[in-house]
Amino acid sequence: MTIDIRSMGYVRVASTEPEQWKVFAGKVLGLAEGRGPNPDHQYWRIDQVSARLVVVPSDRDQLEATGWELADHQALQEAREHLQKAGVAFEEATKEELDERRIQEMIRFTDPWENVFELFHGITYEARPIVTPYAATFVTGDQGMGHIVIPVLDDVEALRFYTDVLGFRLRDSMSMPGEFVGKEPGSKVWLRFLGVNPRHHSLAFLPMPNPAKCVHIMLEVDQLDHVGRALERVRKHKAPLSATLGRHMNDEMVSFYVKSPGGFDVEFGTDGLQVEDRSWVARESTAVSYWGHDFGGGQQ
Ligand SMILES: Cc1ccc(O)c(O)c1CC[C@@H]1C(=O)CC[C@]2(C)C(=O)CC[C@@H]12
Ligand SMILES: [Fe+2]
Repeated sequence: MTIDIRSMGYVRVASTEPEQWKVFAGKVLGLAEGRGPNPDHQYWRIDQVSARLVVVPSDRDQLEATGWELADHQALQEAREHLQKAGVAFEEATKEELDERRIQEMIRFTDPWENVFELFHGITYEARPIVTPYAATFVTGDQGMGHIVIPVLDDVEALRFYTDVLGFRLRDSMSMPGEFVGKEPGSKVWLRFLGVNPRHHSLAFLPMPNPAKCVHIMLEVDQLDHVGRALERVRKHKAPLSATLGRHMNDEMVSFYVKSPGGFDVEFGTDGLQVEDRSWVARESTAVSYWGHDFGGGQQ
């Protein structure tokens, strides 16, 4: 038995620059403004769910938490029992935390590198259809909000923790030279791409410290034209492009990366691969991308 996470549900970001986030989320990414209980927080929608990205004013810029959706109370109860057996300490959400997130039940724990995981069920969804500012449709549903890449310090222990303890399935791997992350020359470190639903990966990790506690989050739209339009808005608002347009090998997604006011990147893509656990076999990709995704010299 393990934990039955169904998808990435929400992302919460602590920000010293909420006004910059307003422009970035609304005008650059084209997310829809939602409403929520705290007038100081920004609640951003990409689908029926009341809030997928929440920006919380703070004295630091850091990923606050990622919310992972479970089916119901029974599934969350089994998760509690599983975490207990695995020796992972967790806490119960307070009434205020549940109201803020508009969810029915939630527990919180950290992985061994202080990444905050919230497991929840019962999120609210809106009657009013979503209308995004630039008419993009985001790909969510059973694939969840998108994916996130988080920093870890030990790629071996991270793979064990996320698969054995949290129930993620390994979908792809990619090695990098250890020098890249300050390890001895000739050594290898692993990036692992893990999934819980048809989305090729919902969680990936990079074995390198990161002050934002997030390497990037990825949002997917249903048409290449919406990626192209978003790229034009990146230029218009002079948001820093972190990587040029490209197509990844492992999930075949066509995307670009833009730096958010939080210091981490947002990957904005389309045409991501969907997989089935019953037929999928984990692989090792030999490059980041088939073409594009210039993380260094991409001139703006
Ligand atoms: C390799 C890859 C496959 C699918 C993805 O969705 C995806 O984001 C990546 C790239 C992961 C990663 C990154 O985001 C930060 C910069 C990284 C570490 C590199 O320099 C190579 C791989 C990159
Ligand atoms: Fe990504």
